[in-house]
Amino acid sequence: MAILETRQLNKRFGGLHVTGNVDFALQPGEMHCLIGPNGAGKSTFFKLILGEHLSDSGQILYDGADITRAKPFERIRRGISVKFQVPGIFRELSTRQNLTIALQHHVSPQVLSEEIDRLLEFLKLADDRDKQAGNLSHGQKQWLEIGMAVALKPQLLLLDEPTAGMTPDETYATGAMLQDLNRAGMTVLAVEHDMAFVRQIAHQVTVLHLGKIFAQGTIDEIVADERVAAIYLGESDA
Ligand SMILES: Nc1ncnc2c1ncn2[C@@H]1O[C@H](COP(=O)(O)OP(=O)(O)OP(=O)(O)O)[C@@H](O)[C@H]1O
Repeated sequence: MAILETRQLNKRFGGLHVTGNVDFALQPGEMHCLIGPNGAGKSTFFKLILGEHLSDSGQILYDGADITRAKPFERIRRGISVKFQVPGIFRELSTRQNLTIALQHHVSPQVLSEEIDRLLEFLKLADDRDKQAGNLSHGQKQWLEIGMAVALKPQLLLLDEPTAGMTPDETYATGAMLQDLNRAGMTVLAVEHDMAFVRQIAHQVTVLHLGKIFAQGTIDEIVADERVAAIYLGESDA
């Protein structure tokens, strides 16, 4: 059974059909990337999954339950977590304090410190544990935010352009981190433009175009699909 499924999902903004009859299924343990030209409706689709927008029609199922109208916090409680593009970290606090906030109400005081150290190590932030988060590099801030998103060990992690603005080395390290999380059982759905990253992590790729699923397959199938190349070329003509 799919961990996440949308059935005939629709969202309009005025006359704009931003999500058009989207039937999408994500299998447990999958790493899946969502790509598509600017304005294709990727962010809107994410926000529908998270409950930040409500769909006009259609269904969203998570782990077999209908969450179409569920509040965002209910979806988080069910095991969905998200990392947005803009870091939501506390800039004035240290790296360690940020992770403490993410974890403190969810793990017992006896293991809190150990869990934080483990996360710091995993995020390659151990040497910067006491640095103000606002002074971390761009890539490190993104990792800290990934850490905060995965602190509660969600079943499904959504990432909106996780490697935007990163160097190629940071991008690769981010992919490796996500693969580690995936090996530990986390399902991953990422909106991403960086095709090297998509090639590194994605088992499956979905191309959105004009709010609809335009193509689906492995990265090799997508790259070889001339229709997909054409919609990206269309974008540069615009
Ligand atoms: N709240 C809103 N009200 C009105 N129109 C919106 C709203 N949110 C998004 N749109 C429009 O819906 C379309 C799809 O936007 P969306 O941000 O989902 O695309 P995207 O694929 O994520 O694009 P990008 O890659 O540029 O982030 C765009 O034309 C956008 O202007």
